[in-house]
Amino acid sequence: MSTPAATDGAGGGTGQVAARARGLTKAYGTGETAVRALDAVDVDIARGRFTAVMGPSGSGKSTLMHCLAGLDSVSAGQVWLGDTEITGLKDRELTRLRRDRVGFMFQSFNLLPTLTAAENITLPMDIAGRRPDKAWLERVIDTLGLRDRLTHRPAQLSGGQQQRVACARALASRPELIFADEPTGNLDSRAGLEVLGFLREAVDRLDQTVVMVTHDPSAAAHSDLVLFLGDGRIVDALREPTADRVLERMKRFDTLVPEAVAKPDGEG
Ligand SMILES: Nc1ncnc2c1ncn2[C@@H]1O[C@H](COP(=O)(O)OP(=O)(O)OP(=O)(O)O)[C@@H](O)[C@H]1O
Repeated sequence: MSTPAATDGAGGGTGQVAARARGLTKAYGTGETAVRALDAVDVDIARGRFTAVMGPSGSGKSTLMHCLAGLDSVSAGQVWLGDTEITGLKDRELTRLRRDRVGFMFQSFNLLPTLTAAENITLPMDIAGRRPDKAWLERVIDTLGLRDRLTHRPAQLSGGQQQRVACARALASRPELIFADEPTGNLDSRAGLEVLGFLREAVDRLDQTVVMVTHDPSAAAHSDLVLFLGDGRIVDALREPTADRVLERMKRFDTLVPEAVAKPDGEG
């Protein structure tokens, strides 16, 4: 299924595409043990929107994110970040592109314990030898409510605050696209809600583009569009999601599994 970008519906997106894939296929291994993690996926990620990716375990969510972010090579098909085709780029070009144009947030915050919050936020830019845009950085810090935590080290911050620092770090270079892999996975529900609220604000107030992989229907409900993956394909999309509608859609995957198991000869 080809998914139109979330260019209509709620919010004020520009209608442009931040990332795009055509015929994106990723296989692991060869012969009988080969796994087709992604099977000819066509997808458009709308700029200035919050897109969630859901699906059963093993459906290809992380693989899709890694291929779109240039963290993993593809077996076939093409991927673009903005107007740049990233499939076919050399490793060094890809590293630079990721560094300059993509932000990442992971379940584990990956903050350096010896650095302050402020130092952690600007670390990727410091490594790249880039000067942060000061006005932008101030805005990110205020939007995320980190102003009075800047001199604290990670151990002096709560889990939610640490994830907010990780969020600010992803936003600091004003990337074209932010990929978040289960960003609330290690947080209690209140801190998780807070981080989702900040990602939402990053899209609404700072005009950022976010793609988030999640297992949690109420987390997905903060997005503008949920893409559902099943067996390496995009099998459905839900605009302006609510947790209930996402949950309903996810339940249909559960009912499909016993059916497949009930057909040992592999038909259907
Ligand atoms: N490095 C690898 N080598 C072999 N198979 C892999 C590798 N990475 C992923 N796979 C397989 O590809 C398929 C998709 O994996 P992926 O991690 O993208 O799924 P996912 O939807 O993110 O799963 P989960 O929700 O459990 O994290 C799975 O069948 C997985 O076993």
